[in-house]
Amino acid sequence: NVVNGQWTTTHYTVKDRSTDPRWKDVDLARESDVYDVVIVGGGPSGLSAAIRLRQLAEKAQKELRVCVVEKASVIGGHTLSGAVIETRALDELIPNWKELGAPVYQQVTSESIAILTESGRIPVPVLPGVPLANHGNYIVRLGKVVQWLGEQAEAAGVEVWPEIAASEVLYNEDGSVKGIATSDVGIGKDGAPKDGFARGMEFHAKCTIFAEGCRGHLSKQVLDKFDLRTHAMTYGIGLKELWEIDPAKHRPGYVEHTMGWPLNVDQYGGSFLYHIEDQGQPLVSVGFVVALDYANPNLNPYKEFQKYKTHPSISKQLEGGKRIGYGARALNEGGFQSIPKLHFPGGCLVGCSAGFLNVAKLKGTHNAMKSGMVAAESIFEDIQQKGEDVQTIDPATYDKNIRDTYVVKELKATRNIRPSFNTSLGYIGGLIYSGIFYVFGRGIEPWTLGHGKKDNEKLIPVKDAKEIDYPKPDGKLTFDLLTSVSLTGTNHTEDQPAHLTLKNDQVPLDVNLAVYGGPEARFCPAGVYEFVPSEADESKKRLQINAQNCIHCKTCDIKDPQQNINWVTPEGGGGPKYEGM
Ligand SMILES: Cc1cc2nc3c(=O)[nH]c(=O)nc-3n(C[C@H](O)[C@H](O)[C@H](O)COP(=O)(O)OP(=O)(O)OC[C@H]3O[C@@H](n4cnc5c(N)ncnc54)[C@H](O)[C@@H]3O)c2cc1C
Ligand code: SF4
Repeated sequence: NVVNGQWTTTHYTVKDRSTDPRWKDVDLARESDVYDVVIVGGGPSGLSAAIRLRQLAEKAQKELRVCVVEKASVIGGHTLSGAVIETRALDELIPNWKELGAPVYQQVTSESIAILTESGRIPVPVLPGVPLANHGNYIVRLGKVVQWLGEQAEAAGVEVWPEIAASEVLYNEDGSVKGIATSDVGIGKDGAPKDGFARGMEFHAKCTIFAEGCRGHLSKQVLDKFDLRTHAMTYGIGLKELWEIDPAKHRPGYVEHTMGWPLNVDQYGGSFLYHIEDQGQPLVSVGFVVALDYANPNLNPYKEFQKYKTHPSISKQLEGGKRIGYGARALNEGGFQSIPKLHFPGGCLVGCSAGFLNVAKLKGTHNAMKSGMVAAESIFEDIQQKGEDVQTIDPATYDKNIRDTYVVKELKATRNIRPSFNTSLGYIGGLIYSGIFYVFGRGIEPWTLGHGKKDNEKLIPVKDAKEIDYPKPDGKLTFDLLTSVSLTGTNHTEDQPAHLTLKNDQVPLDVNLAVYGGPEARFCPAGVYEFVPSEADESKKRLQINAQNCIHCKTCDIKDPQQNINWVTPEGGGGPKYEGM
């Protein structure tokens, strides 16, 4: 694992420690605790599942031990979203959310959709019923809503554990999921145990709910283990900034979405811009989504976002303001055709771990919450039917029941919108298709379009790709990457093995750099991957992985051409410290 004199991958998931002499006398026994239900991930889906389980137990006057483990240092600290939300799932879960002080108060008051050209703007009518119509919805800071949901979960009797990363799936002898183990702490960068080494803990359960959000690390493993995938999932990367703008320009409740410039006609993506007043602060959430099925390895999603802000119709809203937040996160774009089988012996997938985001609406929160609730109802019913001593629940009714709810129905209706953008007509073809088949037919056409190859298989060699020109940041409206990353509050204990693991340490040089020009140095929104001159031979390069900067967006795990990068959980508490993103 030494490439040009440098250690790259030292993580024990790649370098087996059972044969490593440095680990010879280290006690790897783990303490364990037993729950009825363990939930991995304290986002909207996981917390909704937890709250619903405790509500049902309370109503039936039954004991039910439920815990949520969350890798962020505080609940909501890793949440990054738009967000305009539909409150339908929240209304069902906590009908008196207004009285309980949910941070959901900015109703949408006006909206626009437009196609951007380099200096112009072509309005698209916001007809009632089009997926991006937002009348009746709320603009929120989702991190704050998640924090509030965490408080509601605790009040309902859920054991909520932030700063705990679930790093391993545990299996029973019969192959069913037994629970999870949390990450070890006190391992050095070279992969050896340090003085303060402490083994993780095991959490056993009748049922483990995987609610890790898009491209969950453990969810990925159970999808493979139980062969749950259907059609390949396709993804996007969403980058976002939070601005405090000039009060004179602020239009609380205004929502806008754009397509087109600066992206090419054949590149799916677009922007969102939401004006929200939060405790008197005139805020704007502005963000840009780039589909990860792009072909040109020179494309840089971060720089596309910065360029977008220079459009006259966008810059005029932000100029004179101050940027106060930055972050990025992958999102699911696969929709209906990519929904996997959702249950297996000992567990299930909910929320964006299952791919329930509706990309045509750019909304996943209501579906994430609802899927968590439906899973909870199925699990509780199973425990009641099989008796409290049951060892393992396989919540098959969840899979069946969710398909009768609005979650799957709305994904089905919009299923062809995203793939209709994949023809050579790009977004023009997509808009025509959506106009004919969605606006007038609501997806009743009998066919279902596919997404084609996986996102990582779509890059073309850099020698065949066009260069893309990006403007230099001005430090006022557009910023360099490291200044942006400094706003995320990201930190990881530096002396730990990189959690961006490489299956083969040579692939970044031999394939990624040689064939694709090193796309990871462009698609990572946090500057984690850098090709730097090798100390051993300055005429050569080596890959430097600045793992401490990672903001857990998961893009590298998705887009790396040979799937050589495997994102694994770092020590709990590491990663961004988003405030209300
Ligand atoms: C840029 C962007 C804009 C969006 N805009 C909107 C919008 O306007 N409206 C809308 O409704 N939706 C929007 N979404 C989608 C919405 O944010 C998601 O659908 C929603 O957050 C999904 O909830 P979830 O609970 O499934 O996953 P997440 O919100 O991703 O939560 C998962 C949680 O699990 C934790 N976790 C993951 N793995 C582990 C582990 N192994 N151990 C411990 N903890 C773990 C994570 O830290 C995280 O807190 C947007 C998404 C993005 C990226
Ligand atoms: S290293 Fe990967 S997961 Fe981390 S910020 Fe970069 S692309 Fe995202």
